[in-house]
Amino acid sequence: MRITVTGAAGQIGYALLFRIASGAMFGPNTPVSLRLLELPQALAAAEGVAMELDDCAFPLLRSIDITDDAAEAFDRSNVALLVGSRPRTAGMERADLLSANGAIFAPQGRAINDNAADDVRVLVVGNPANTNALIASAHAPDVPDARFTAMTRLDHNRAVARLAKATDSAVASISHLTIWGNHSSTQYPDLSHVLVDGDSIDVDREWLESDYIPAVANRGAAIIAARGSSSAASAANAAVDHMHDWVLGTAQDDWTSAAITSDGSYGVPAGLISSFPVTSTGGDWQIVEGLDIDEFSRARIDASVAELGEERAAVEALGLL
Ligand SMILES: NC(=O)c1ccc[n+]([C@@H]2O[C@H](COP(=O)([O-])OP(=O)(O)OC[C@H]3O[C@@H](n4cnc5c(N)ncnc54)[C@H](O)[C@@H]3O)[C@@H](O)[C@H]2O)c1
Ligand SMILES: O=C(O)C[C@H](O)C(=O)O
Repeated sequence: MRITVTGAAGQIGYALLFRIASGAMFGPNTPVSLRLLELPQALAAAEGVAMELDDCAFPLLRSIDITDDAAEAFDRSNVALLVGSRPRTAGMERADLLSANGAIFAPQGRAINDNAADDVRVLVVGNPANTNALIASAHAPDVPDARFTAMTRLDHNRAVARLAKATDSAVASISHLTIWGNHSSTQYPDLSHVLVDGDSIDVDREWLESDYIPAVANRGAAIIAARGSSSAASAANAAVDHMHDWVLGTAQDDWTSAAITSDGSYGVPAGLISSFPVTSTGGDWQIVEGLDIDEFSRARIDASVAELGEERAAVEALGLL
């Protein structure tokens, strides 16, 4: 498996590469070759990470290549993990952020289109993840839209862990939870279909609205406040989970959450990259269809999807789509 990681010398890269090389992403029988894409000024740091990877003597790790050239980095890639992006800095407007990221994700989309393997699967982690994925996909016309995804698995995992604590149950006993919409504070963690140990639960509306939903949706900001920098190990872990489930399949009798290109399901405009309840079989994500969406959920899904629509309009106006 040829795996390209962008932003490889960053915080998430440092947590992610060792998990991939250990076999956590694709299992103990799949050798991996890593391609690290970095900015020229971070190549030396990437070399240091590669030295540490060597020093782990991972049996599955076949090779490590480091480059600042996207065509080289994505050459025959089966998996592209787009982590490097331009973070928001003080005083930066959303349009500035989208424009700065357009300058990264448009060329990377083209490089994937022109160089990656026919089966390439792309996960965008770098924020704003959904819209960065949309930009990359728009610049890769020969790669099916279904191969471009954005990460909401960290939100999903956070939501599962918080519910497990609130219900005093094991993480493994929670199933059928969904993150809808954007990987932002408008996301909607939906407990309507959740089962705990196979049984549905009564959810207190006041707790849901004033505690649970805002805590999950703002967890990223809480980590930044506590750690002084954004989630790294948990983000890397979520990327491992996302790719593992995409390629090897989701657990039976459950679903997970991933941001994938909408086919119009659940009223999400076709073409937006939005988080849905999904399963994966045969290496393809499928949206779980036919769920009842009550009025409470409808309003929250619509609000997050409206934000995605605004981001799409903003990047369209910038000529990035
Ligand atoms: N989707 C999620 O759930 C989630 C969770 C946590 C963090 N994030 C996002 O992930 C991104 C990375 O986070 P981090 O903590 O690793 O940041 P970081 O600043 O530690 O590392 C980013 C790295 O990307 C590199 N980079 C920047 N532009 C690049 C380009 N064009 N090509 C290649 N490399 C490039 C930088 O040199 C840097 O080494 C951020 O946008 C962060 O907001 C997303
Ligand atoms: O919230 C952030 O800005 C960082 C990241 O997207 C996260 O969810 O931890």
